[in-house]
Amino acid sequence: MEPGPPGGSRPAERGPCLSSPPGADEAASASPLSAARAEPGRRPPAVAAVLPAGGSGERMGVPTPKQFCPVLERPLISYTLRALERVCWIKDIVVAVTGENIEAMNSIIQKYQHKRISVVEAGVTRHRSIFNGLKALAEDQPDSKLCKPEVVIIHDAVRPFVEEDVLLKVVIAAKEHGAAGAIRPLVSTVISPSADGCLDHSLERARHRASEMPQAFLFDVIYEAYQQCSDYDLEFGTECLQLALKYCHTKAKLVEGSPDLWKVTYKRDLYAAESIIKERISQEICVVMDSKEGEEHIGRLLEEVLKSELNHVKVTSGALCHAGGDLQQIILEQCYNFVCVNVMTSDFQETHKLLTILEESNLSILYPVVVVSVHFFDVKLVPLSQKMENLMWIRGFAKEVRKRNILLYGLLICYPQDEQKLQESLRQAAIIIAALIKERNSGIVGQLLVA
Ligand SMILES: Nc1ccn([C@@H]2O[C@H](COP(=O)(O)OP(=O)(O)OP(=O)(O)O)[C@@H](O)[C@H]2O)c(=O)n1
Ligand SMILES: O=P(O)(O)OC[C@@H](O)[C@@H](O)[C@@H](O)CO
Repeated sequence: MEPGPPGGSRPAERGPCLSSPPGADEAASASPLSAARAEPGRRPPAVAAVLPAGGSGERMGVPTPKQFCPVLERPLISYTLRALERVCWIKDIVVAVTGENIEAMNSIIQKYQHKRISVVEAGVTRHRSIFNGLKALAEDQPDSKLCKPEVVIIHDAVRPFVEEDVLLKVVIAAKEHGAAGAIRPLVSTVISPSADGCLDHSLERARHRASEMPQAFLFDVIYEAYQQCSDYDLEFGTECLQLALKYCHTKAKLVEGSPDLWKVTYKRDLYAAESIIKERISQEICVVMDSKEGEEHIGRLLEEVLKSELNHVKVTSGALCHAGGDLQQIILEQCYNFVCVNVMTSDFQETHKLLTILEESNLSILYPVVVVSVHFFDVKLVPLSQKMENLMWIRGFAKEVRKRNILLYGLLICYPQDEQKLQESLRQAAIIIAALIKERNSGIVGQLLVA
């Protein structure tokens, strides 16, 4: 139980509170949201989300509030917005930011093409920020373009790794129980210190859980709770589920969440978030075949070696010919790593064509796209001066496309070689390509590496 106001008293009741969520009985038979959508005539609940993003991030220890700190050169909050936007049944997303950050927030929405986002002013505490978000959704706000949802999700803006399944679980549970929240096993044991700073008692870890986000509520339940909330709770409270219990006698359903629901709080969490994002966008490579007659087989060889060397990575291939038709599909499927194969040519036409397609696709708005321009060249035919010229070209071009968040690297592979030597070169190339994709090191773009 959250501590009551010290010596204070609970404010006079401001009207009856819901003793049980509305329609709890028929809600009990509520089928999953997605199924409800499928059942003819059944109305899935209108769902909105409130993202408190008005904190200062003191524990992060940097001047920029952590929700705006860059991860792979993109603000952390943009990843959370993207995660919620991907869920088509969340109709409105309300973000609460401080007045001084409203302009920055609107710029992020515009730059990363976020949709269905409304921005409200945050409060001086997280609960007050959430309350401001709820007020924006309540119908009793003049000229609001938002409509009151049946269920509202509350999710910290600094928890970027939220998936649709846990959102669906808490929404369905909230529709049935009035409130629901994600929980995780405790990692450390919780202890209660005595006044003299010694151990008073410890809680049995197995019988307790950590309260995480997302949480979801019948809108009327949580809005009523915030309206009845004491100033003490608004000032010092940290748990929305507790407000629903304390002021609306609504016992939240607890939903087991995944390990990725953690909140970015300290600087180490930013590094962890970057590693997770890099890992997720490195799961697929597209080998773009040389479209010249008779040269495709070498691209196939490289594709096979990549598949065998990088067994956790999905390797697909596409051809640039037919105006990149099959490539468009791969880009649409959000592949962020391309290996462009050029055989016995020192020009970069194929790579140039690929980069143009990528730039036109806007694929790199959200995540850095890696392009490795691989050149199989005959060391006896290509003089050093030519290789230096290539190096200058790729450096210049890499600098250009870097502005579009495309990281271009060059890789030279001697060719032809006897079968064994070629296989070894291809294996080395696969290792180099994997490292470039995993690290996405913008410091070495434009370099010509040799396998
Ligand atoms: N007045 C506040 C304080 C916090 N939050 C938001 O609530 C979420 C979780 O809070 P927390 O992790 O504590 O963020 P900060 O308060 O920024 O962190 P710190 O306590 O380290 O300052 C964050 O998205 C934060 O932006 C908010 O909307 N309004
Ligand atoms: O206390 P903080 O503001 O860091 O975190 C706020 C919430 O995320 C935290 O209280 C969760 O346990 C969910 O209630």
